[in-house]
Amino acid sequence: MVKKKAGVLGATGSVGQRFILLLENHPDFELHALGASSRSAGKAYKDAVVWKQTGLLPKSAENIQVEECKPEGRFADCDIVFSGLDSDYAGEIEKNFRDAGFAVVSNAKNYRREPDVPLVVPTINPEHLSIVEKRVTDAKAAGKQKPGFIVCISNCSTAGLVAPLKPLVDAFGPIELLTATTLQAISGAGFSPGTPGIDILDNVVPYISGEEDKMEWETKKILGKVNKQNDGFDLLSDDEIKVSAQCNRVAVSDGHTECISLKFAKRPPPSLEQVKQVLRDYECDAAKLGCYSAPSQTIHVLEENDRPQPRLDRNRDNGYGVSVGRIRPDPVLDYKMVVLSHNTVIGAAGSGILIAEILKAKNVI
Ligand SMILES: NC(=O)C1=CN([C@@H]2O[C@H](COP(=O)(O)OP(=O)(O)OC[C@H]3O[C@@H](n4cnc5c(N)ncnc54)[C@H](OP(=O)(O)O)[C@@H]3O)[C@@H](O)[C@H]2O)C=CC1
Ligand SMILES: N[C@@H](CC(=O)OP(=O)(O)O)C(=O)O
Repeated sequence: MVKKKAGVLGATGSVGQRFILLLENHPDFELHALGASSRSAGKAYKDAVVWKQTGLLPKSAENIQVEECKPEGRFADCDIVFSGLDSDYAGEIEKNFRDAGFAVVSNAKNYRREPDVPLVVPTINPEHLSIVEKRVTDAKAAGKQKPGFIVCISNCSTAGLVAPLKPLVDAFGPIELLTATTLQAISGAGFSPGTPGIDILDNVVPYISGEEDKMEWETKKILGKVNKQNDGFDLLSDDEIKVSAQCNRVAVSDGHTECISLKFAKRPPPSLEQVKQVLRDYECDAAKLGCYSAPSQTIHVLEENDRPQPRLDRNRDNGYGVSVGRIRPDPVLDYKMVVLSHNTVIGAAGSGILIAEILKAKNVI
């Protein structure tokens, strides 16, 4: 089978490097173009990047010449463009690619709140992709060129948060109240400049700019529904769910931990065993579609008292699975639990790849 050509914007960064690792030997996509700032453009990737992953830099990427982030050069041949761009620059660059007819899957925050841009965690709300599927199908039927589009991946902490929420809401109805306290890995802060060691060693930093607002807002879009016209989304209202997030940076390399408590609208609430069973039984649509990167177990329910832990549990299902442990009654709300998700896999680049696999399976790209 001919592989689709993939480009990576922001290829030298934390998310960009993860894209390159995940695209190595991928059955559907081959890495074709790499873009970064003018500081990196013109260099072979191995000379432009400061590689910080525990997996080795793939040989196939070493000598690709990094380009400026423009829809020309090697990017012109790409079927899909993944973006791990700094959000200060992502807005204009991603728009240029979309306007030039490219399918763009972005990790940046810039377009997440646009009414016609899907905000997708592929194991949780892939049905939100139907609005781009419709646009592409309508254009084909009218004999027009494929339109460009942007699909956004959620904030990395939001991705972990919504994983247990979606199956619970599907099974037991709305969650009225939700609190989340995060312990976020330093890879989430990116590499340019990144979190200085002196700030994080022997320390916890109780502030991550913009993060709490993103978790509180994005949850309402992801748990919302595609509208009747299939051209936008009906977000959950504040009356349907109240979310309160507190975000902290901790000295962990990869993997965001979140301590969450929730209250169902339904009275009496489901039993503890029902809650656990629904999480265990949840199978994502990407797995049903046979997507290569889909986790075999979307949510891993752990019973040990001291799990999940980032170092031990972040790579479950290659980082595409989310771990949920310590599920227990909450004396204030109904239940509390600890969620762990890999911030650069299911929280970023991995989600991008899985979204692309779904789009390919549905002939959108
Ligand atoms: N890290 C994470 O866990 C997550 C990150 N995100 C989002 O993904 C995006 C990337 O984050 P992250 O990888 O952490 O960031 P990094 O700081 O590690 O990487 C930023 C990338 O953007 C490139 N860049 C910077 N300036 C320009 C420019 N003027 N033109 C073109 N490219 C430029 C850099 O290239 P160069 O090396 O040449 O400077 C680099 O490749 C951000 O928008 C972030 O908010 C989303 C979810 C999770
Ligand atoms: N802010 C997240 C990573 C990130 O960049 O998120 P966003 O894509 O929403 O800006 C973290 O610090 O872990």
